[in-house]
Amino acid sequence: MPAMPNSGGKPSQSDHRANHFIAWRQLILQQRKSLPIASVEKRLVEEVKKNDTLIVVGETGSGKTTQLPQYLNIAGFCQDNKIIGITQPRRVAAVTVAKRVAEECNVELGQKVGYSIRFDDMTTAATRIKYMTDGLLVREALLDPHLSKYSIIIVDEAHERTVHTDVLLGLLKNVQCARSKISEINRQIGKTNDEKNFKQDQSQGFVLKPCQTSKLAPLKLIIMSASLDARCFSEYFGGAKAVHVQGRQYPVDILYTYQPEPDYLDATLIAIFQIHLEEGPGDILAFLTGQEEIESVERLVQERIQQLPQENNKVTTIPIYSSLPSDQQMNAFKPAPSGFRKVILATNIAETSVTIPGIKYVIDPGLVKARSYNPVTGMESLIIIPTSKAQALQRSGRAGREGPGKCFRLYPESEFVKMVDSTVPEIKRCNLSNVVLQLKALGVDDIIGFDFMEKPSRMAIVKSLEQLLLLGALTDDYKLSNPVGVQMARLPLDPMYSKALIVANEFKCLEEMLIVVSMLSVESIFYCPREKLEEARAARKNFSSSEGDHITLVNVYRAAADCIEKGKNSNMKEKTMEKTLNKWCRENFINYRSLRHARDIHSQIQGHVQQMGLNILSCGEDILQFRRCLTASFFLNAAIRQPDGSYRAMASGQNVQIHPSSVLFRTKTDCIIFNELIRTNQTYVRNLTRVDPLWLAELAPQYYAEG
Ligand SMILES: Nc1ncnc2c1ncn2[C@@H]1O[C@H](COP(=O)(O)OP(=O)(O)OP(=O)(O)O)[C@@H](O)[C@H]1O
Repeated sequence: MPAMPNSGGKPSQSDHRANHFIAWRQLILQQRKSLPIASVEKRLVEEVKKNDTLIVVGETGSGKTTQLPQYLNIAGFCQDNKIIGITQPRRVAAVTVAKRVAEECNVELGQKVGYSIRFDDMTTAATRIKYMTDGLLVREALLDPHLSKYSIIIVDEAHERTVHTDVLLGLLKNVQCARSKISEINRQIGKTNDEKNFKQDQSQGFVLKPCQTSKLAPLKLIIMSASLDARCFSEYFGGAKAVHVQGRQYPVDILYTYQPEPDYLDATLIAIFQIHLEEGPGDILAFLTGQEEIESVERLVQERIQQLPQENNKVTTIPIYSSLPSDQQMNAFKPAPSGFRKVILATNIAETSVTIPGIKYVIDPGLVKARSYNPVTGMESLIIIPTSKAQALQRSGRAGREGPGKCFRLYPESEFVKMVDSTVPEIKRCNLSNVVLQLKALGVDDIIGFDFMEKPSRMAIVKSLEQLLLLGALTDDYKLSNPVGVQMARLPLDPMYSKALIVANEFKCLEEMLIVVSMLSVESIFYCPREKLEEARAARKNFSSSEGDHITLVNVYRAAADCIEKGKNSNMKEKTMEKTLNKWCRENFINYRSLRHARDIHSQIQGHVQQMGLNILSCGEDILQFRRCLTASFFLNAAIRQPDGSYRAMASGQNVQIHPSSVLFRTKTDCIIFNELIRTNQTYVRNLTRVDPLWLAELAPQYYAEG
């Protein structure tokens, strides 16, 4: 507790601080009380008490995510050291909401209120309200199948229907059912014991001890969103009750364009400057589809700001996308420097749950990059598609959280009317290998019979089972193999990458594969501005390997590591070293943010493989050995050159071209292994290495020998 103001005399500095603190606490209290959800606190708590599963629908910003867990905590749902868990589809939401709630509760983050996301756990034994990603809770279920620490699980933003949300919903349904049965059995045993004790008590006269009944209470589930089709969730949960929280905190004006915009990037740019020059104060949040787009718009905004007169050029741009390191993502949540307008360029990472302080204007071009999967070819790719109505609603909901806001939709209203209500669940449009592997590790053997809210196609499930079988993660009778399958399930990576690390251990080139997997896990390591194309190409030549992109990536990573090593040897401070690395990246046309992220991922996966007892050895100059290892790992992604110069992907039979960004573009090589498929007007492959076609049958006989 801060010191109270002293009586009489001039107020001291600590008095000022105390007054400031008290005013700030009062403000937070007032804000909380004014949220629409506050008026239905009692009713919500009663409904949770009465129902095992509850669906809560309420406008964006009405207070669901931040308030409901606090109400339930006060109502006693954390007794016996139980935890209220709230899942979010995205890491950034889990972190920022936990910070806010800790602030509201006036506790240190990680104590009563905490968060847990992959590779970052901010909880302690004292944590009672825990925000986390849905994927993390699925992983927790591997270790604690009954999720016994939790009294309530709230699945927030369920409308997003990410793969993890859908797997989690099925899993939670099973856990809820199992816990209800256990608690019923415990209750029965308890009753019998009570009767026995009572009889003994009467006959022998000793004191009745309270018997320990139902330690594992039934699990309460709450499914929550602003834009849920409550009916379908209710049906899935056996007619669960739905509660609607009415009202929103501040109005948001929605504005549409008269005509469709032919170039949405240009339209976004125009909208940013129009708002900046014509609207009142307030920060801007613009939604784009990916890192490359964000970076190019960021450059253009910065260029145009330079051309504005001095009184108008106080604009700062901040990018936020999922592969940006967490500390850099948090920059979006910091206030702009005094007198500056903040322009945040975001992917749909900032679409749900988050409150970004200062945002008054939202620009929504109405597009999103989404996964798309073709179960016939087994190929997954990313495509840009129109958002759903639910997404448009969420985006506009990012304004109007601290005051009235405006949302500029860069499409006509007639387009909005045509949008689908909600996005096709991701589980229906992605490769399911990871889902299947996780479910197998959770002991779910019958994947086709698993109670998904919406079943993925049988073909997609069968294809994933086949793929896992070929990767050696499953035995011939489709059980998780040991140790390979078990190890693969433990690694937080795509199964093909997990397997590559295990294979590389055998080929004694795990050091190189660890680098490759980390570099492939981030978007665009190379940075190629249009106006400096030649310079960028020349710089890339310093790292290029004639064998392909994988070794080129290893060369980049090692050159950056050398630069850091030199800094360390000359006793550079952390900050100076980062600056030096940033400069090195600029000189070499390497994307600094991506490289930093790759280095983070590298150190995290390194920890995992060390724990698994794998040996991080290097193949040194023996590049042939490494190429053979790539073949043994990514044999499902092999392509053979055709007489017309194109390539035929072996697994899918698809015709593909080498992407112009590859070091092997325009070279003639008989056979390649690739890691990425890109669909634009053509189908391209990216991140490839040349291999000997004879290695396929030798190193992947399970797939190629008989053909
Ligand atoms: N970090 C923050 N800083 C300032 N205000 C915040 C912050 N987080 C939340 N708030 C305030 O609390 C309100 C409720 O936020 P909350 O996330 O609980 O709403 P919600 O109903 O879950 O919204 P959504 O459906 O958009 O996730 C916000 O509108 C905002 O006024």
